[in-house]
Amino acid sequence: MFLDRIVATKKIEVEQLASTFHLSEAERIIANMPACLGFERALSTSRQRDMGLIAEVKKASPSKGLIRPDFHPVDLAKGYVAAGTDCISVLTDQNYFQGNNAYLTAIREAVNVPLLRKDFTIDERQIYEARLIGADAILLIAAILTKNQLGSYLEIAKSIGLDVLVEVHDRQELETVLELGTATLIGVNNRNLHTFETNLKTSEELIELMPAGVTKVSESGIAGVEDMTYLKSIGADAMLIGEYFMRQASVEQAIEDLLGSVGIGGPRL
Ligand SMILES: O=P(O)(O)OC[C@@H](O)[C@@H](O)c1c[nH]c2ccccc12
Repeated sequence: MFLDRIVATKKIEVEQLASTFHLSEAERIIANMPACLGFERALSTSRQRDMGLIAEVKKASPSKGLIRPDFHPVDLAKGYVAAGTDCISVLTDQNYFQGNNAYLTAIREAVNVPLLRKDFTIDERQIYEARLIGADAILLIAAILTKNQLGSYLEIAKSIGLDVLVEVHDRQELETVLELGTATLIGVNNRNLHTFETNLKTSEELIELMPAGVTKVSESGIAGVEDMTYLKSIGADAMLIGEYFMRQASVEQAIEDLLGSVGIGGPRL
């Protein structure tokens, strides 16, 4: 499975990170940093729309290869914000997604919406790193973490002001996450990790099992107004879209079209 390969590579990266990382120094710097922007809050209560949007800055992926050859992360982020996205997700994994920590930091300096650091977190040092490079939230993928890791990483993230999007792919992962009782923002990845295919029914199946009070996000394979309308009908609070925007000449126009479509652009019910 491709996740195993990514995790193997990530372990090597984390060893490198470990050789330069000092917890006390990280904590000292973080203590002097401005507070994070509320990622989860931007997707729920303070919003004006009835469907939250996380727009992703994504150059390439293992399943699709190069998605956007003419890739200018800061321009893309500015376009997303101008068109009214609530939050931005930035891929920082280099090996498989051609992302970079520097993209996130540059975007942080250019825009004022909450940023998700999209990477494969398998070690607590990466959580501090995310905060240091300018993230407001991190992703924790249930498929690659034990229940104990999930619990303790959630706690660490919160202790340094980061929100956490916990990603699940199936019922079992969701049950584990719900048992922890501390995840308030949960994303369903519609991509099957074995076949790479996306199926929005995965969101339908899992969102139904989430209690009230959880902010429910649908991720991957969302490609237009019809998909968004369907996700709204099954109770999703927000959606995470990458490839669909990356393939449009103007991401700004694409978001405007999506958010301005009938019944979505209006006030939250
Ligand atoms: O490009 P898409 O199909 O719109 O998907 C975006 C996002 O959901 C996807 O990039 C993603 C979801 N979970 C991940 C975990 C790691 C890397 C990437 C992802």
